[in-house]
Amino acid sequence: MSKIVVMGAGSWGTALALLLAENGNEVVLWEFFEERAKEMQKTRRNNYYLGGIDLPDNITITNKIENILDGAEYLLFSIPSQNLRNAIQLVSSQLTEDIIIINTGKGIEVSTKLRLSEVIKEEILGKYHKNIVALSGPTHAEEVVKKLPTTIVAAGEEEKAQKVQELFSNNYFRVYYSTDITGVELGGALKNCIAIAAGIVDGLGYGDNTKAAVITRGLAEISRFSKNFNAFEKTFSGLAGMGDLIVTCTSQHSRNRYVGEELGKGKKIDDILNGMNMVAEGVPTIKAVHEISKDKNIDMPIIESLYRIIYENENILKIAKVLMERDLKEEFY
Ligand SMILES: NC(=O)C1=CN([C@@H]2O[C@H](COP(=O)(O)OP(=O)(O)OC[C@H]3O[C@@H](n4cnc5c(N)ncnc54)[C@H](O)[C@@H]3O)[C@@H](O)[C@H]2O)C=CC1
Ligand SMILES: O=C(CO)COP(=O)(O)O
Repeated sequence: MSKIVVMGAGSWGTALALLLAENGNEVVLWEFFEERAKEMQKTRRNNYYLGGIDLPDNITITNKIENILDGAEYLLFSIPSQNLRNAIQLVSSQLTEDIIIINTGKGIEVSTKLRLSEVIKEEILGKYHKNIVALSGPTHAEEVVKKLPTTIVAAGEEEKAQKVQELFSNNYFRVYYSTDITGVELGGALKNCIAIAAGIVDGLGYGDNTKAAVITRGLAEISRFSKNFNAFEKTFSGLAGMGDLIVTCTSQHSRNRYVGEELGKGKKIDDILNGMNMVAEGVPTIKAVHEISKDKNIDMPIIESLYRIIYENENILKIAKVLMERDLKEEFY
């Protein structure tokens, strides 16, 4: 039995806390918003995100940070990418070299263009950075809490990634490990952007051919982008690449696909985001990836199109036409 501190009691943090508690661990679930933490303490449920599920006794809910890491073996972050730095700053002074840091968020920090393990590394001043493991794959919280068979990949230094693999695995949650933290993080971050494009296809009422085109050419863009950062090519045919891309582009649960669908139906981005109580990571990540691809001269036509729709308010049908009428080229280049 290990003590695990989970920071972020959104849908994903809560689902993972439930899973870790079921695996026999002592879990401390930290919520940023005091009122929500109080509500969860009172009802022993997370009615804000995952109503109807009782939190077992081996999950302690808190909003307090003092001494939170005392006796902890693992510190897990499940925080929206643009807020992650803030969360790390709250606990970084309590970290010790024997605590494994697990990040489950998916995105790129816009202000620095850093991957999330790089944000963590920066905040802990490079100390213990070998302890950082990224946990990513096709895993909607809504299905994990129903214990539907799910797979995921833990990526980091081999020994640490294997410890995380052991910690989470059970008969409905199967964890693979990888040493390609860069590829796993980029796969998780970029698939959210492509899922917005897939949602636009749904919102416009286009067909299955179009959806398959977006997924496949989206994967080509993700691989092309990631090659510039020395990610392993094979990672993108795996769970954190193709696996997560498929689930996010097709799932009724996906927040990113939903944003795209509403855009395709003609809604304005600000109205869509204001009407949601959950984070759509693809929106800020499109900005970061667009800027990086311009800097590094990487051809990213889908990302470019999304950027123009979301950040420059360009007409979707006009952009779709431009995408289809580009110069013809070889499939793999
Ligand atoms: N929801 C899901 O099914 C999955 C989500 N993810 C990823 O996990 C991350 C979290 O996702 P959700 O749980 O859906 O997010 P969420 O929008 O529900 O927020 C999670 C938590 O972040 C914390 N938070 C919010 N603002 C903060 C701030 N300014 N400073 C510190 N903490 C703050 C709060 O505790 C909040 O409950 C995202 O990066 C998402 O892409 C990954 C896999 C599945
Ligand atoms: O990362 C996820 C599933 O693996 C969640 O995707 P959404 O944020 O689009 O719901």
